Amino acid sequence: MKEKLTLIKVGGKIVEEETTLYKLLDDFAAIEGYKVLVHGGGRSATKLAERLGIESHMVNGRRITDAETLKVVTMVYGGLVNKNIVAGLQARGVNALGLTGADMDVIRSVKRPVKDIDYGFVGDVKQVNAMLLGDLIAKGVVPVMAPLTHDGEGHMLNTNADTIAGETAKALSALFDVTLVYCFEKKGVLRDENDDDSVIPTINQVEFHQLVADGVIQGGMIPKLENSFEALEAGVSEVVITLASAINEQGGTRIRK
Ligand SMILES: Nc1ncnc2c1ncn2[C@@H]1O[C@H](COP(=O)(O)OP(=O)(O)O)[C@@H](O)[C@H]1O
Ligand SMILES: CC(=O)N[C@@H](CCC(=O)OP(=O)(O)O)C(=O)O
Repeated sequence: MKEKLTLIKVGGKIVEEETTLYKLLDDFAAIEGYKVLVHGGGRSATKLAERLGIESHMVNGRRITDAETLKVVTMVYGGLVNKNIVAGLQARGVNALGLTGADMDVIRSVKRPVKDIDYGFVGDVKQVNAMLLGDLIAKGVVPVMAPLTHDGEGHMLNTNADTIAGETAKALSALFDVTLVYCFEKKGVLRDENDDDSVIPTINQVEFHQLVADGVIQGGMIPKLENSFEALEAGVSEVVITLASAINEQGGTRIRK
């Protein structure tokens, strides 16, 4: 039997506020057994870019990443956000190791081909080095992964954090019994985005397509759910979308095949 591993993905709204981030780190530190943290930071990158006079453009939940934007996201995700989280976890007795995809070649990607849209320096994940992560995890190291990958030819690439979480969960499912938890500022997938008590307890693929057609699920929630179904199909045991302050509780939305 494979051992359990919990992979938590935390989004930009939680990581940019000290109070919500620290609560998340407390809860993450309390998770028993093997674990991995994947963080976003989109909002922090947008704010710094603005201060530097660089406009941000998002298409289908993905950032159009030109050369200047790539510098900003590398500094923000690989630097400030990642290292603050690592230090915060070390202070809580968790032996965290901050990684971008370039570190130990942990996630290789290919620059997204230009079709209708040129996303610039955005990477589509080609390979996650599960063996390497598995060895670190078995030694008691807790990987903290930033949403950055590399192409193996010296270039960093920006990669959506939900995708990093989904792809890493998929790769680790060869070695562990993986639960993937997407946590953010709402109680789960909501029937009415303005009503926090309208959590949809479970969603399968048929229901998902209907909810998108009905306009209930929109924007950044669409790629989150697409990544969830892909992860389940690839052997991840469980996927949950829930409130960041409730990762150790039973609520939220459970995704079914
Ligand atoms: N039905 C829904 N329930 C909850 N959130 C939804 C729903 N439809 C769209 N959303 C939006 O999806 C967002 C989460 O996606 P995203 O911004 O990509 O999050 P993160 O930064 O955590 O990756 C929420 O902030 C919310 O505005
Ligand atoms: C290519 C792409 O879109 N990358 C994302 C990576 C950060 C991210 O996903 O952060 P959240 O989880 O906070 O949204 C971006 O730059 O916004």
